[in-house]
Amino acid sequence: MAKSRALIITGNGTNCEMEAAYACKLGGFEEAEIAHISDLLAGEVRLDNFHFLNLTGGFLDGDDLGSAKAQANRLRYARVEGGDEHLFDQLQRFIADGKLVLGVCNGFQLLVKMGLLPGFDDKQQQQTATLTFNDCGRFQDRWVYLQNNPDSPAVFTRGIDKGIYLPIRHGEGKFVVDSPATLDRIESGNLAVFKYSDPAYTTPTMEFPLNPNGSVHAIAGICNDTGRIMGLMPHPEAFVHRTQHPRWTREELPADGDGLVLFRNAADYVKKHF
Ligand SMILES: NC(=O)CC[C@H](N)C(=O)O
Repeated sequence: MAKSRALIITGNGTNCEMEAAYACKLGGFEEAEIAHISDLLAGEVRLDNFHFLNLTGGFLDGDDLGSAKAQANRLRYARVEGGDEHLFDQLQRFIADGKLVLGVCNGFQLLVKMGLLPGFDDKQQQQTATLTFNDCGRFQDRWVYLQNNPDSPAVFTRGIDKGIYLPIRHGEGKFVVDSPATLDRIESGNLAVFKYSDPAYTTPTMEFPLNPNGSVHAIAGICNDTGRIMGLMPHPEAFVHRTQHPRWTREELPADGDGLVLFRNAADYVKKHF
């Protein structure tokens, strides 16, 4: 088997690449490389050499034009130097090869604005949803309870029982869709992987601050219908160890943080399939 290799894209305002790379290693990837977007556009780093693409959180292009919008256009339309290929061609090949993509926060916004999420029939390319300003009108920096959908096809969430607890930090986290039909397809395909919920993970909620942004159907994260592309607003890479929990000195907690399972599942999947 080839070495399991994760790629974390940085540049233009991302700020979670080191944590994401650390989470990939801790989850079991043999290599986790942080590469600048310019190196991909220069053709010096190629997606083909990796199995797991991480699009991390941050403030791409300063959130100008709406979070991640400029980078979405860059990734869709920019040509890789020294050839005929667009970066998006590489990305589509990466997806067609059965590899994994995880977008966290700004990375989730990027996947949605590129039209890769929600992804139906494995080939969705038109943007059918967005992540817009939180209903409360303010940046939210808090921890949230996420109810897991056990019937979702997401490869990242296998083995999660009722839900997980993760931090969020965003101003544009409200998930909205273009039509009731899109929402129907998300719900009927069990693509809404995580929903903001009560602390017991029993009921999705629209109530602030449990639902920090007013997302439709309390959606916090979705996947495509193969389960290999997933995006979520909360940060799994920011809770991989118990000492990252806000009450770790006062509560009995397991050694692993709730977010680690996503990276572990990704590493297991890659080791099994490549
Ligand atoms: N933490 C993040 O990735 C933030 C995403 C985006 N800049 C927002 O504020 O919504």
